[in-house]
Amino acid sequence: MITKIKGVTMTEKIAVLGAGSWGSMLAYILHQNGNDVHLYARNPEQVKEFNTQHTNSHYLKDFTFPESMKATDSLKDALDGVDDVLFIVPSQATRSVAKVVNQILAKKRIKPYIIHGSKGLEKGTFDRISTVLEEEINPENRKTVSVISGPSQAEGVAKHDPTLITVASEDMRSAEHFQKLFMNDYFRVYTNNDIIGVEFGGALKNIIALGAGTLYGLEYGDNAKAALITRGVAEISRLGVSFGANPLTFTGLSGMGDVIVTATSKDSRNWRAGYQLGKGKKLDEIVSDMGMVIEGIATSEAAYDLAKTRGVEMPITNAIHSVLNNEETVKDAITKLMTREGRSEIG
Ligand SMILES: NC(=O)C1=CN([C@@H]2O[C@H](COP(=O)(O)OP(=O)(O)OC[C@H]3O[C@@H](n4cnc5c(N)ncnc54)[C@H](OP(=O)(O)O)[C@@H]3O)[C@@H](O)[C@H]2O)C=CC1
Ligand SMILES: O=C(CO)COP(=O)(O)O
Repeated sequence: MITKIKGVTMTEKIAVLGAGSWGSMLAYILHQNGNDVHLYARNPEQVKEFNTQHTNSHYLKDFTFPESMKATDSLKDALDGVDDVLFIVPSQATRSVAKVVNQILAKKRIKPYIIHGSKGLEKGTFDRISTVLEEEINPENRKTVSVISGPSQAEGVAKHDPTLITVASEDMRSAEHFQKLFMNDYFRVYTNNDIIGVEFGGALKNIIALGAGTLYGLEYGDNAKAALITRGVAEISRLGVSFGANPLTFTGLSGMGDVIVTATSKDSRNWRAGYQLGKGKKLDEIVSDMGMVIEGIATSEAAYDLAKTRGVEMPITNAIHSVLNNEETVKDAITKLMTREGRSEIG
């Protein structure tokens, strides 16, 4: 039973596209808040398990969903009469899903609000995910595009660990709309109009989390972890600010907050991948054994290229990128970082 919060009275029809750990958990929150949730998974076996056993065992261990929650493997059915669409597939898959959604929305003649919770940059285009959605879903088939992002491991939310998160949109009324839909007594939602900063923070922290796990696997200590987190946020904000983001966003939930959780939590897929890398496991084996998206890998490619194109200094991202690509060892990368020319901390 959740305690209702003042001003939170909305109930809507919402399609949640993607039933991985985060998609199914966000769908659960929306369902608990009294909304009519249409959860879409492309795998019929997963849908059958969800609808009969009320579990999503591959993605969320030891969690049982309410019997009243249902999933579907029909994207068309999931989008039937919806007020809102939440995209929550891996960043690199968003464009292909959005293309199909655009066609379905056009036929249905509905115009929902769009939101996503994916944390990555698209390889090749370097696009933020809201840009991908704006490009692929025609304005006549949608309202605004927003993002939900912040320190929120699905496993923690499943235990109702008090979780604080941000919804960002250029249109504050859209951000407030989603704030009302998601907020409850264990999931507190803030708004922000800096969608650029919020998306860059969420995407790029995954690279830092990979680095933090690697350091832990190699038995580096807390000083190294604090250094990585702090200077990681500095370079994330440098890139974001070059695109017009508000520097303060990077001190908030979707910036420092999300770096802290993913660079320290053993629930994080990125941290766990880094840890295994530090222990000497090969990256392709890590990816296939994880069976869940490790966003930092693809995003490190995009961020590396983007920083180069943009002329923004991102030494930690570059170091992690070169380790992931077997261009240097972690120890060599650290030596290189530590022996860079001295400089001023700020600016
Ligand atoms: N897990 C978490 O705690 C959090 C994750 N996020 C972000 O949320 C996003 C999703 O992450 P998460 O839920 O962890 O990922 P998972 O790997 O757990 O799940 C991904 C889901 O997307 C589906 N999917 C993948 N490709 C496609 C496609 N082409 N078409 C349709 N469905 C597809 C998968 O389906 P299938 O099983 O069929 O492959 C699966 O249901 C990521 O960007 C992540 O950074 C954000 C906050 C917290
Ligand atoms: O973004 C997350 C928590 O805020 C989840 O991170 P992982 O994908 O590394 O598990």
